[in-house]
Amino acid sequence: MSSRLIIALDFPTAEQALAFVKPLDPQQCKLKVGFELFVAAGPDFVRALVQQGFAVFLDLKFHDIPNTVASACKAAAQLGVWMINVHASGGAKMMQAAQQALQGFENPPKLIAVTVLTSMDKAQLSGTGVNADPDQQVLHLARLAADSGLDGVVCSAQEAGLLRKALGDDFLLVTPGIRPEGSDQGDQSRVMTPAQARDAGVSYVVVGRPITQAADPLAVIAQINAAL
Ligand SMILES: O=c1ccn([C@@H]2O[C@H](COP(=O)(O)O)[C@@H](O)[C@H]2O)c(=O)[nH]1
Repeated sequence: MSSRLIIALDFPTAEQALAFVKPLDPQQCKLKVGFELFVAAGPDFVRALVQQGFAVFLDLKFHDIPNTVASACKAAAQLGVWMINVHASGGAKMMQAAQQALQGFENPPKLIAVTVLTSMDKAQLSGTGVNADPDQQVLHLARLAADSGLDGVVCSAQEAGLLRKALGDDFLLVTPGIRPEGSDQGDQSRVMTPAQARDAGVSYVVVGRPITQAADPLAVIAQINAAL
């Protein structure tokens, strides 16, 4: 069975990212390319990872008017990536346009929506003018994403149980904010360990710094895979 671990390749250069990826096996993990690396290394770097056999989550979190997001999703899909995402707070019309833009592809990427960033707690969410508890806002946005035809959402593992009950077993729950026991929480607020995330019913965990900044990344990858 392929791994449920997605490693966030948050590196400043293609060289550093490639050196990190070199000892990895596509059966061990999927890879996530976000803003930092995409801006530095570009689409050719993403194509190279795909050619090496990695399932790539292109985490560019599109958030714009429907026409612009739809066009961006098409361009992303042309890279042959496994998964792409948009912000659910862009609204139903934007998500529907994104979903429709992928319909012509033989093997379209999974399309998921970011709900409430895992770095945000109730106070930060309230600072944006949303006075709901994070889990209720995540549920609201996840329902909107499901009704718009998306494959799943980005949420924290803390909301996974609630979303599984509400949206069923097939809806993808992709969860950053994963911290193995004893690792630094950093800027993440809504966190869980890999084992807690598994028990909560997540589909995939996203892990960056606890792996990329570890003295022995391969050992941490093996521990997380064993916990999943
Ligand atoms: O709500 C979100 C959405 C995306 N992310 C991304 O996941 C990784 C997490 O990295 P860590 O180093 O394990 O904190 C990072 O690329 C974020 O951009 C997220 O954390 N939360």
